[in-house]
Amino acid sequence: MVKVDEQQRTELARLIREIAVVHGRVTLSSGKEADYYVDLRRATLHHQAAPLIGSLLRQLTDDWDYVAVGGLTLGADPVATAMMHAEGPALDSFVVRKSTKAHGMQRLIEGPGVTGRRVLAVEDTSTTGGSVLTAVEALRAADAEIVGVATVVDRDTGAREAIEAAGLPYRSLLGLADLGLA
Ligand SMILES: O=P(O)(O)OC[C@H]1O[C@H](OP(=O)(O)OP(=O)(O)O)[C@H](O)[C@@H]1O
Ligand SMILES: O=C(O)c1cc(=O)[nH]c(=O)[nH]1
Repeated sequence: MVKVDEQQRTELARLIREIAVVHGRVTLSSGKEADYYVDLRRATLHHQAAPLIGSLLRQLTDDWDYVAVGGLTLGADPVATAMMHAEGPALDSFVVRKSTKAHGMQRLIEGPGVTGRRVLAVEDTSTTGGSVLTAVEALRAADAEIVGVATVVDRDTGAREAIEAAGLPYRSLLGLADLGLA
């Protein structure tokens, strides 16, 4: 079982509760409705929370061997950048676009390149897992070797099952109980 620094994890949970948990009726990316939203961008783009996210996700995936990290834009982007800048072995990042760029290099996956490389797919919040699985599909089409999926907050609404059904291991840093939402 991989261990992360509990003091850092507790501090991140406290910050996310304070700055990113929003109560109220909301429509989610999947079209489903919910009574709360974890607006993770408020944390992944926060000066104190972002370095914690980078460090903790590296710790959470310490036993996985990968050289690049990224996921579907926009939620995954600051997560991957935080990991790239966190202490540890050299790590590239990449961005999977929602559609191929129509001009320039016309790429779907931006960055130094993922073909034939071991990569980690990340996400800020996982609800159905649909977004990160879109990234997984693009990475597989590009012949990247995906070692697993990691997310900051898991809402416990089927993402794990969907990702594992796609043949990938899945880990999350924080769950609903950590955020006072269980
Ligand atoms: O597990 P899922 O059901 O896919 O839901 C989670 C996704 O929803 C949010 O992104 P959103 O679709 O709102 O788009 P954005 O990243 O462009 O803000 C979030 O950043 C995740 O990517
Ligand atoms: O499912 C989503 O769209 C979603 C849920 C959530 O809590 N946070 C988020 O950014 N997206």
